[in-house]
Amino acid sequence: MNQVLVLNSGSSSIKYQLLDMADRRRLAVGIVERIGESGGSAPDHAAGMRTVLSELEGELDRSALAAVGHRVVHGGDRFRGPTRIDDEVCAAIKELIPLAPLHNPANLTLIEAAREAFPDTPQVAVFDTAFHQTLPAPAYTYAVPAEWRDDLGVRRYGFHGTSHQYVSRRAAELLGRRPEEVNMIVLHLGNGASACAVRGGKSVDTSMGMTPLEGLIMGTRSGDLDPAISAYIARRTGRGAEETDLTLNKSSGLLALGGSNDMRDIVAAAEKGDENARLALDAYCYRARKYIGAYLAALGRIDAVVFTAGVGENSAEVRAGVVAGLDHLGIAISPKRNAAKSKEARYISPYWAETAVLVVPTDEEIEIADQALALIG
Ligand SMILES: Nc1ncnc2c1ncn2[C@@H]1O[C@H](COP(=O)(O)OP(=O)(O)O)[C@@H](O)[C@H]1O
Ligand SMILES: CC(=O)OP(=O)(O)O
Ligand SMILES: [Mg+2]
Repeated sequence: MNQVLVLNSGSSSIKYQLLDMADRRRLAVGIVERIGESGGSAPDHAAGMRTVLSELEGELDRSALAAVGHRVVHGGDRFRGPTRIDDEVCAAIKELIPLAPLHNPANLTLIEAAREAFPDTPQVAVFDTAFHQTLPAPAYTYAVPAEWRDDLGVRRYGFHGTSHQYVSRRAAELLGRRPEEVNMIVLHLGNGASACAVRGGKSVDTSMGMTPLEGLIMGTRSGDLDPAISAYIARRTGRGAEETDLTLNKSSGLLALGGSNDMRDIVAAAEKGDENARLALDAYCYRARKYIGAYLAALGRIDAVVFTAGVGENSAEVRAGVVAGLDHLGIAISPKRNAAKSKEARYISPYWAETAVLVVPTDEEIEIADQALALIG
């Protein structure tokens, strides 16, 4: 019994991995994409899950399956760690749907399908929000009326916690230090993107807020903006709150500024002289740099700045753009180290820099599998 199936469902995709935890080997890896879109391979997440199960046919040995680990995006302030799933936990995840309408319904559909497919296997939820439950009140509090905070759950929760947790631990290893000894700023730059201030292995601030919309510029999400903009757009155009929310989540960010949500397209176009793409790239890097400044102030002292996820791991241009001009703070990169292609965790700062700048590939799936196994013992 040493296999774990990890299901990581986004709003329009299901990523899965079957892992043999005895030797930490991937037995199967796959993705069902563009769920619900025309031309996509599955009309909804339930159908997507049937595709996953049929793809796993042959690889999956039910008698060896110790657990199914689920990524669940929103755990509110109720879930502080990995949690064995039962009817009550499902009900709680359902209650949190208003806080994560694009993510939690998909997570629940997968949980239900997996409970049905593997009724005798423990199912474990690993929440994006859990790692950020250590945020102190001044960091998670929005300055809004008590009724919003007390009755409606309005506060900063933070996301990508599983990635920030895994990456910050790996970064400490690379530094040759114990996690309790180091302060760092982790930049998870994927399709969604967030920054996290980590003090002694614990999250003390993060850029995503009540929902995954706040903070950095992302593929299709605006990140930070003046909260008055929604009402202004409503007054000027008659568009309702739902439509504006969808626009800010799905049609903003790099896509709105530079014409593509894929950073590879943006960098290529910017290098060819496309001014919109140049602005998208510069605004993206500038926003991330501002968060480095803010979290440096929050942490007081940092040992490392760490880049991870699709953009952070692969784009030397973005990494260089983000830390540009921070030499006076002891944060700099070596152009040669930054340009080197590698899939390994590595230093990209020059030998003389006071602060390490690292690239650490994230692995949310192995972290979910480890946490699931640790929980069920
Ligand atoms: N070589 C690269 N240069 C720039 N961006 C890249 C590169 N490779 C991948 N990416 C970016 O990584 C993003 C996906 O990151 P990932 O962490 O896999 O996202 P998610 O888990 O949210 O789907 C893509 O949108 C793409 O823009
Ligand atoms: C929570 C979140 O933003 O996740 P993703 O980056 O996978 O969209
Ligand atoms: Mg991701």
